[in-house]
Amino acid sequence: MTFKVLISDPLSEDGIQPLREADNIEVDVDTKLSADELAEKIDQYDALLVRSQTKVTRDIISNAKQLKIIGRAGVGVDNIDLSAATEYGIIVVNAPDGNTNSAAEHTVAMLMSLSRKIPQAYAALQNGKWDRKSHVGVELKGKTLGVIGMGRIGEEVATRAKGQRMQVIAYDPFLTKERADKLGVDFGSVEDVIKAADFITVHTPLIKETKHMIDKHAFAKMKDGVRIINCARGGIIDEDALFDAIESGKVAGAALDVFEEEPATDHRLLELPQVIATPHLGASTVEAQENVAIDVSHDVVRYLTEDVARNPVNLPSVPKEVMSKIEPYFHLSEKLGTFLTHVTKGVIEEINIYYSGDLIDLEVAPLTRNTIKGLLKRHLGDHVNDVNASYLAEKRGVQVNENKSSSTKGFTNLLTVEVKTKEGTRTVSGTLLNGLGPRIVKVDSYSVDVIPEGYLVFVSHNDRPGVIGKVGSAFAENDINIAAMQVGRSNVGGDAIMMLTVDKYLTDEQLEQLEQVEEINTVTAIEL
Ligand SMILES: NC(=O)C1=CN([C@@H]2O[C@H](COP(=O)(O)OP(=O)(O)OC[C@H]3O[C@@H](n4cnc5c(N)ncnc54)[C@H](O)[C@@H]3O)[C@@H](O)[C@H]2O)C=CC1
Ligand SMILES: O=C(O)C(=O)COP(=O)(O)O
Repeated sequence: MTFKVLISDPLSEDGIQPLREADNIEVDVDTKLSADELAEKIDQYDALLVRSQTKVTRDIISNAKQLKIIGRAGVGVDNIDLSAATEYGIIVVNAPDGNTNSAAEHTVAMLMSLSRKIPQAYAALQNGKWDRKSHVGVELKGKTLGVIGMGRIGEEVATRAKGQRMQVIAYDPFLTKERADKLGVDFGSVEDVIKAADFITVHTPLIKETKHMIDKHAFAKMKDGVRIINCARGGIIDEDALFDAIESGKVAGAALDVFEEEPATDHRLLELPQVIATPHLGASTVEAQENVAIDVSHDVVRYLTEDVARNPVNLPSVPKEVMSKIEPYFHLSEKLGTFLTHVTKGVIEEINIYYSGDLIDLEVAPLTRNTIKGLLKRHLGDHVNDVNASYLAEKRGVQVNENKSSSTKGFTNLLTVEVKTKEGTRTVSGTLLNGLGPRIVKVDSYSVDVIPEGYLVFVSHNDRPGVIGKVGSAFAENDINIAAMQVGRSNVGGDAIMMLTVDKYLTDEQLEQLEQVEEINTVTAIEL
């Protein structure tokens, strides 16, 4: 099978070599597509690679019938409709590490250009003006830099600012005292930071919580003559409030690499002499572009060929060592889910998954997603995958509970799935037998030993002498070959079950015929 990849923003040619070199991947590069053209073309592709320019909207995603993965060669994914991607089962991956240094260096370049008015002085000189008076700067030494967002880039900027002998005060919801101490920075609330700083730089993602977090109220609390830097995302700072704060003299200057609307060639902030700007160049170094393109290309190849991704954005990433421990249970977890879809009557309202034995210490979220996938796929179709399984369950109001249980029932590992509907509760348990592979070991209260594979028939009947013979004859009369058979009963003469492995999926007619046997209550055909 050949996968088609579309690259719709300029990516480093050296960086995309992993894609070019993959045997089963065909690469198209078209960086001039309009939104409509992309929406029309996208249904031919298995993967889409972008930077920040292409807006991957719901409209485009809904047309992307074969799309499996969107790769962002960079950090910010605010140009991609993540909810739509998740809903359609498309994984989004980014390249979070490759441009950290580049963006941090650009921020420092902006900090220094801002403090020394280098762009303004250069522009004046180009216009033939030897103007030293208007371009007197301020020093960084001894000043306080406020860093909002101490992730990869914020931390690098803070470290470099200390090299300029600045004091650093930072805020990040995940910044602990230990880390702040180790980095030699002060820390406090957003308010503490903006009140104390002479220069403020933001390094958060653009999300609901950070949109316009620097607004007119924030500016009012700042020191007079503060300078602002934004090399993260337009929209973290309210541009109208920034404009007013500069005009009023509260803010002495601003250095902007990013804007709420890009490209921003005709922006009123650019008319202010206190504002210096670059056209979203934070990640634009040869090194960073190669790094991010390599990282994202590898992830696209990995996902298309092995179904694993290192930097998923809309799916929690699972470390390799954890993955290798839980991978053997993937098949079992999905099959238990699929088994239950056949025997459950009514609309699923609740799914309870119990992990015990060896599973108790593992990170089991991927197994939970896999079980849900098994439970939903038969009715919702093949588009259900790891990416959208939990979303689809939640959207249908299905409550999913993940539990760790110490009860192993004698197995070294045990995975039990319980499904509740208005019509009752069904439970199935499975285990991974050392050297023998997965087994279903319990259905409701009945112990069995069945390989969860192929075509099964689940018979509920009354425990009477001769019933097995009758069922066997009924199967023979209906030309159904039995490969294996298991019987379980609750008590002598009471309710009982049979699990048969057969060669073909039973037709409705065959099921009806089998139900004619007096002792049989229900017969269910199962395909795993
Ligand atoms: N101008 C450019 O070309 C580039 C821009 N960026 C942008 O820079 C930003 C930071 O990137 P990274 O450091 O790689 O991301 P990161 O994920 O490592 O760091 C972001 C930090 O922001 C923190 N944060 C989240 N909400 C916050 C809040 N309300 N207040 C304070 N902190 C908050 C997070 O806890 C996290 O530590 C992103 O917006 C990214 O898109 C990244 C690379 C290049
Ligand atoms: O990585 C990021 O978040 C960036 O903003 C870089 O954007 P770009 O890939 O240069 O369009």
